[in-house]
Amino acid sequence: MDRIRIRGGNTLNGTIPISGAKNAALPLMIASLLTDDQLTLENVPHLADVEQLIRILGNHGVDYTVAGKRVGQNSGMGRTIHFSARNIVDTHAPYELVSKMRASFWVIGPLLARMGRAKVSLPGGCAIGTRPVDLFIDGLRALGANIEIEGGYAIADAKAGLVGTRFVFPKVSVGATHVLMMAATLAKGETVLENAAREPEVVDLAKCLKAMGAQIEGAGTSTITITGVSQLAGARHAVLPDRIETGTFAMAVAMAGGDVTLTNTSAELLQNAIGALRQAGAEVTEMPGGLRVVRNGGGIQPVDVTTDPYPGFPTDLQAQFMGLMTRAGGTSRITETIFENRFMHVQELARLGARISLSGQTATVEGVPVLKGAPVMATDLRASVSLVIAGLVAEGETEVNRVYHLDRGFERLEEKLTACGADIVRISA
Ligand SMILES: CC(=O)N[C@H]1[C@@H](OP(=O)(O)OP(=O)(O)OC[C@H]2O[C@@H](n3ccc(=O)[nH]c3=O)[C@H](O)[C@@H]2O)O[C@H](CO)[C@@H](O)[C@@H]1O
Ligand SMILES: C=C(OP(=O)(O)O)C(=O)O
Repeated sequence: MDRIRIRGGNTLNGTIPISGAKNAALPLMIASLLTDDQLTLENVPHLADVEQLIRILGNHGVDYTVAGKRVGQNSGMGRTIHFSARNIVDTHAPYELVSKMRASFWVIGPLLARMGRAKVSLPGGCAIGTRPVDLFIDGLRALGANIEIEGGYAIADAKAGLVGTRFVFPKVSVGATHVLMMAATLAKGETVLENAAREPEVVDLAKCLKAMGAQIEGAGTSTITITGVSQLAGARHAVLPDRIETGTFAMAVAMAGGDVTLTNTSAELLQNAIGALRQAGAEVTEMPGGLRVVRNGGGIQPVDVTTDPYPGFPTDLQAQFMGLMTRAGGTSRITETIFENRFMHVQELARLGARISLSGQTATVEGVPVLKGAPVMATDLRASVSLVIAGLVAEGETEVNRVYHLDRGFERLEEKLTACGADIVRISA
């Protein structure tokens, strides 16, 4: 198993190009199941989750060709991949494939809408809570599907086709919004989704579906209206920049100090987190196509944050912000409201000397003047990168084990940080 070794103490200076968003690329790739035409996605990041989803889609009969590869760290956009689901050969998504990744469960929506049936294993993904699928099931049933949960599978059919409905999400869910929006594009009549997720990735998916011929209004607000059409066509769409990767590097600079410009991205996607970073003492300048983050001297100020659905502070940046707060000149409180078990990084940060106590869903972080390098273990995707952020300032050597978690969602992390002066290497097993 690969490890990452960091020698702390270097500031970060330079430019980091941001990749396409994992959490946008995955639903966009799944949307290829909705049409027998070609869907071309640009700016697709090279990540373990993307490769795994390619395998899952391949199992259903989706062909793909990679048309353009990103070469070298500062070259423009990521890969262009053509997906073609001309022949769906199998509507069964088996446990061995789906259990590795949460988003793979989302194939259930397009398969039901286009094929009238699906048998999909209950999903995996980051171990950050129980992560049930009740909202997907209730929503798809509201669209007219029959669904049984049996032997670890959701077995669904809608032989007469899905039918438009009004569905009110009892809780905001990004994944269930993606799935119901995709399913409703081919349902008969109008579907209204209330209390829908407003995440930029939902807007990106809606943009692509509209380019494919779907009729969708209101994506990005809590009410999305979809008028079903009889079929969708191919399209070309560029994956949204990764706002979580952007926020992660911004926090890394705030932690290590220095002056870094993040390109191929947009500050608009993470206003709340940028506000928190400014309060923490980083200078963040928004610019066309990116942002510049500077912290030259001056300490890190303690800032309280509470995670919330978009446009609130993203749960996917909670661990990284906690990493930053371990070195603040005072005490901060970090409250997690989305996932009930997303504090696995606390005990690993403690190995580096962080002082964090947990009470319910709130972590109290007492900033310390010095962190000291130690071996630590990555427990999930964002937790692992919080350890990297802490390692950038820890005295001596920090070794992050189980970096396969990182590879799920960060493209060439060590290369991007090395280019800005960090002392970080991957040690391949
Ligand atoms: C691949 C992807 O895009 N993953 C993101 C997506 O995950 P994901 O789509 O899985 O997250 P959701 O928005 O669905 O989850 C939000 C909350 O709703 C709950 N819930 C969800 C579905 C359901 O049927 N029942 C239910 O109770 C979840 O357990 C959680 O407590 O949004 C999360 C919240 O921004 C992010 O942290 C993940 O990075
Ligand atoms: C939790 C995440 O991913 P997933 O939903 O795929 O587990 C994440 O991207 O931080």
